[in-house]
Amino acid sequence: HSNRVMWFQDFFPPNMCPINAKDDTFYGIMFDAGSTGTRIHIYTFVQKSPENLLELEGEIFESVKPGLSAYADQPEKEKNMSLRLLDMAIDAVPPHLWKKTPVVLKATAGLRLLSEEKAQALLLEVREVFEESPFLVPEDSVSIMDGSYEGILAWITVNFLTGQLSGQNQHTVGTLDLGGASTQITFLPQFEETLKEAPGDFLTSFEMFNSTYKLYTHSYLGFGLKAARLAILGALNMEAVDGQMFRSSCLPKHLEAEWHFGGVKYRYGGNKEGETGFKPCYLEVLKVVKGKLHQPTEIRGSSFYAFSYYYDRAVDTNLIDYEQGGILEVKDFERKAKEVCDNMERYNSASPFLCMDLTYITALLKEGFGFRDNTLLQLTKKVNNIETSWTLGATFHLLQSLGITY
Ligand SMILES: Nc1ccn([C@@H]2O[C@H](COP(=O)(O)OP(=O)(O)O)[C@@H](O)[C@H]2O)c(=O)n1
Ligand SMILES: [Ca+2]
Repeated sequence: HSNRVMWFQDFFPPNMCPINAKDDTFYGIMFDAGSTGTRIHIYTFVQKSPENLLELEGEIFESVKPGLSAYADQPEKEKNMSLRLLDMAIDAVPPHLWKKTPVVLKATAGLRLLSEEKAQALLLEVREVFEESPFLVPEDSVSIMDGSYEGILAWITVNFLTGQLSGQNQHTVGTLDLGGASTQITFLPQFEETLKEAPGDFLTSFEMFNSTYKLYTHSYLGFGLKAARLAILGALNMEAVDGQMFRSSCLPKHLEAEWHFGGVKYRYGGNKEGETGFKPCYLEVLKVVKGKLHQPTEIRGSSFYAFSYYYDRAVDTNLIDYEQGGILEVKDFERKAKEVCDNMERYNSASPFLCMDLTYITALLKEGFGFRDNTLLQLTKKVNNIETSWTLGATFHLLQSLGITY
């Protein structure tokens, strides 16, 4: 209990502090089972009346690694992890509200890539933990989320947090999410042409806060940063990798190492004999990206919010500050990719994949989505201290569907 008081008082002046809880305060617990980690988000909301937009008072956030899919062959071990995270919610939510507080887990691309049987076994373990908790467990509380929702809900989160979903002048911003196993692009089309040229399943109508938004969104499975590494190495979707060595010009020449992803062990290394550096690497990466993604013309000149691995790699290479984030142009990623790839020995210590990752991000933005060199990217991890994640949008949607909010 004392922890919770401290946490809130860090963010709110005492007279606003939700500890002096009013009747209109409520909570929502959302788990994000991503391909590289599992996270819990405990949100506190206030809604003064049906006419008012829901107010978000705060978020408690914690994450653990590795992701759920790493337990594919030992689902019972997963239990400890969900229990540990759920304990945080027990501490954070006042006991008299436990029964009214919904808890939900949504898994993303890591589980989409597993076999149905393994994925369901993992989800079952989590469901058991939830059922034994004192919280409200809605029907279908543990599931794999559809990729189109992942993009839409992240878009809702960012535009809610930046104040674009309330009031008259809504200037919404598009969002780019680069996960471990999949990547999402979402925006509100301004041009009729975009609606006409988009593949049918890239357009989704979505109702939230009494407005209907017709969004362009798509989740590309296998185009997350880590899945892309495997694709570039030629190791994606290989059933048996039996100690095979995968080499790339995007890796340090003399490197030989092992890497675990999605419960599989891969051996990889540099082009001992052949070329290394940005040019050969870019050509390798292009094979994975070119012609594989839909390019909506209207986004070429616009600006986007970008987070997850876009953010992490920009931080790793000092393009932005970890706390502040920042605004970059697409060409900043290219400049950095060249710098890292053509001086690989120097950057080796950070991550052997840094050159490959930056080159992939560059190619994904330019050749994949078709952005211009000078397209602006607003790199953001938090807005007003709240994580820019699909989880907030998902919690709004959940509360709405349970009739807890309007
Ligand atoms: N709340 C969160 C969740 C993930 N992430 C980032 O998202 C990336 C990993 O994506 P993920 O594990 O969710 O993978 P997917 O299942 O989305 O493909 C890493 O760069 C994380 O740092 C984040 O920045 N904030
Ligand atoms: Ca994610």
